[in-house]
Amino acid sequence: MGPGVPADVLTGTGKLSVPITGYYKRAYVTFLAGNGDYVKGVVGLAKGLRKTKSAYPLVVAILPDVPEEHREILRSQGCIVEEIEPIYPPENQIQFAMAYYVINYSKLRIWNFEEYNKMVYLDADIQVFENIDHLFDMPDGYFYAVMDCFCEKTWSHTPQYSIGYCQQCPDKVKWPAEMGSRPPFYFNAGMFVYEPSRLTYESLLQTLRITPPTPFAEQDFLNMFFQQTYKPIPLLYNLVLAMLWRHSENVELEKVKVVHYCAAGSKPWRYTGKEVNMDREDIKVLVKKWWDIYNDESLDFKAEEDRVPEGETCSRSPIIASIPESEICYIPAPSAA
Ligand SMILES: O=c1ccn([C@@H]2O[C@H](COP(=O)(O)OP(=O)(O)O)[C@@H](O)[C@H]2O)c(=O)[nH]1
Ligand SMILES: OC[C@H]1O[C@H](O[C@@H]2[C@@H](O)[C@H](O)[C@@H](O)[C@H](O)[C@@H]2O)[C@H](O)[C@@H](O)[C@H]1O
Ligand SMILES: [Mn+2]
Repeated sequence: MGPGVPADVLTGTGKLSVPITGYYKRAYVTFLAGNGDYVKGVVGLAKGLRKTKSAYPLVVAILPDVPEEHREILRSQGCIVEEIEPIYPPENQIQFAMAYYVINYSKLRIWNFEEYNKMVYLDADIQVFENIDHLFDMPDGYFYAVMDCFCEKTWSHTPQYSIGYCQQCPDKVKWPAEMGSRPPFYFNAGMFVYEPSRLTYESLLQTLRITPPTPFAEQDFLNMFFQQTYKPIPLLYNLVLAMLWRHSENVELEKVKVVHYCAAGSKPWRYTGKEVNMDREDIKVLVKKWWDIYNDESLDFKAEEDRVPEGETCSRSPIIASIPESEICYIPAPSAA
């Protein structure tokens, strides 16, 4: 008998007698809009996850404007392509978000992927260089993400930028008491661990309808919405490149598992090395690492070898996991119909 398994769930033959309902469906998910070159980012991400031997598939939430040719490329790389409808913020206020980011409100559709219990969202300009499947095992009920940095010019609209305050080094320039309480921890929305849920999805959309857009669009919105359940995780899970020149004391590059190519000029598939900071040796190394994976044909999806067998995108609930495989007889749960 497996350790800790209640005696009554095992038949006389020591086989499990109840349908296994404690399955946890898990997947990575990214977002793709337009007919431009971000599709290369998704292909790179799919190959990076394969190289790190992730046990879970990559779902790609695509807007209707993604061309069939790009959808086919993604399917040929083993991605699960899911078309979503765009989400636009309140019509008369759209100008308050940086135009480039308005399409990112559509990311909110990924809360509606209820066929999954837990998902790890990754921007298409992210690469995973070491296995991060363990993130799926973190306790439910929280929103996990890496803290952002306020030092880039993209933050010049904020009070923290104007006084030189950054959460990455809160003691360097202290938050002045006269400006009220210190801003709550703020995460970069290029990577996060979350639990899809219809209830949360509906609440997100209802709240969005009454929330004026702000410069960082859905990132600002998600930070406000999940403020009470947000738990910071180490920056090795989402290295925002600006950290290399803004807070190098916080970065141990050899330990970084996930790199986020979000600094201006750092998108590997568009890299010229001409923008500010793009001629740094560490940036050149990270861009080459991305290309090495993208160009590695051995990492291309091979239908037979790489298909994640049905049910394998689940991980068994802890109690089930404690029963040796040989002692489990899987019986189909009664159909919901
Ligand atoms: O033309 C675009 C722009 C953005 N994106 C998606 O939206 C995410 C957020 O945009 P981006 O990463 O460029 O923002 P940054 O993190 O650099 O601020 C991208 O990673 C993609 O997943 C896309 O698919 N097509
Ligand atoms: O739509 C708002 C965007 O916000 C974030 O962009 C970054 C980027 O703009 C950097 O240039 C900033 O310096 C950084 O702080 C900021 O978070 C996410 O990475 C992206 O996925 C998206 O959610
Ligand atoms: Mn990004």
